[in-house]
Amino acid sequence: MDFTDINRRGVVLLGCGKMGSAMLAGWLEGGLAPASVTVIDPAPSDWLRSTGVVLNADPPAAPAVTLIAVKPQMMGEALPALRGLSDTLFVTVAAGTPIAAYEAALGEIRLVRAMPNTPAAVGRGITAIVGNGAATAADLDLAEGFLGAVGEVVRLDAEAQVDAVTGVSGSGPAYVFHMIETMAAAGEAEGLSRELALRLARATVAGAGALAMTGEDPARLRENVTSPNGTTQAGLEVLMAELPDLMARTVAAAARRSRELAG
Ligand SMILES: NC(=O)C1=CN([C@@H]2O[C@H](COP(=O)(O)OP(=O)(O)OC[C@H]3O[C@@H](n4cnc5c(N)ncnc54)[C@H](OP(=O)(O)O)[C@@H]3O)[C@@H](O)[C@H]2O)C=CC1
Ligand SMILES: O=C(O)[C@@H]1CCC=N1
Repeated sequence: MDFTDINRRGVVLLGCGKMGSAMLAGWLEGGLAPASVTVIDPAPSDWLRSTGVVLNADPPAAPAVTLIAVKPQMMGEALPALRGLSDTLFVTVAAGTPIAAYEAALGEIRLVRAMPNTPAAVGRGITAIVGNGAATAADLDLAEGFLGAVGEVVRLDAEAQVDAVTGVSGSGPAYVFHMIETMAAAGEAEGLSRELALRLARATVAGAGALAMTGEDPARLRENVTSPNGTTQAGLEVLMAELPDLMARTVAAAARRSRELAG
């Protein structure tokens, strides 16, 4: 991503907690100039203070991108701070909050609704995007380039898909982290030290993830581990009796909550 124009016009970031920080870390690493970023957040973290971004000052009138990363529950209180901005592309990462809510609060805006995830902090996120009626092809290209600086970007056909995306990839890192936690606990229960079990679980998930990213069918990759009547088969017989239904209910619950947050 070439940040030249963005660095010249500036970026405004409304809310810089876990997700905002994850993305900002990736952008700063990729060449976004700290002095071009104005962050509006009531309690900036020590990390944020250390970056050199501009904190809680009046934002530039026409920043290239205005990123909204507050909780959906705070949206009504937070959005008025952006009312003075013009000629900016709004990008929101909030779960639930529909495009119509931003249009109602901010008027005629160009908006991209995005659903990222926290691996953006290490440049390995995936973000799904969809534009509002006023967003142009150039706006979507800008959003894709900007968000693509911290991982992959996929474009959605319709806003209605965001709830399912949130259930799979927005919330998904937490499912995987919980799998690491539970694999490590199981290893400990089998007699390993906590440190060794965690090291094994972490590296196994990271290595399997890297292998999955080769594009090989995950079912084939699973079969490659599974010797007939071997250890993996014994383990999978337990896991596969439970996981498909459990994962379906997990993703459905997250997607349902996303729809609820829309109000
Ligand atoms: N965390 C994740 O993995 C993902 C989160 N998201 C979305 O990102 C958004 C932020 O989530 P997350 O980063 O986890 O939440 P956080 O609570 O960590 O971050 C929100 C930030 O906004 C600040 N804030 C609160 N009120 C205001 C206000 N009026 N004006 C400006 N800033 C304000 C909060 O400050 P304070 O803490 O002091 O209240 C906090 O620093 C949410 O909408 C969420 O749905 C999307 C994808 C993934
Ligand atoms: O838990 C949440 O609501 C946010 C949205 C996706 C990930 N975290």
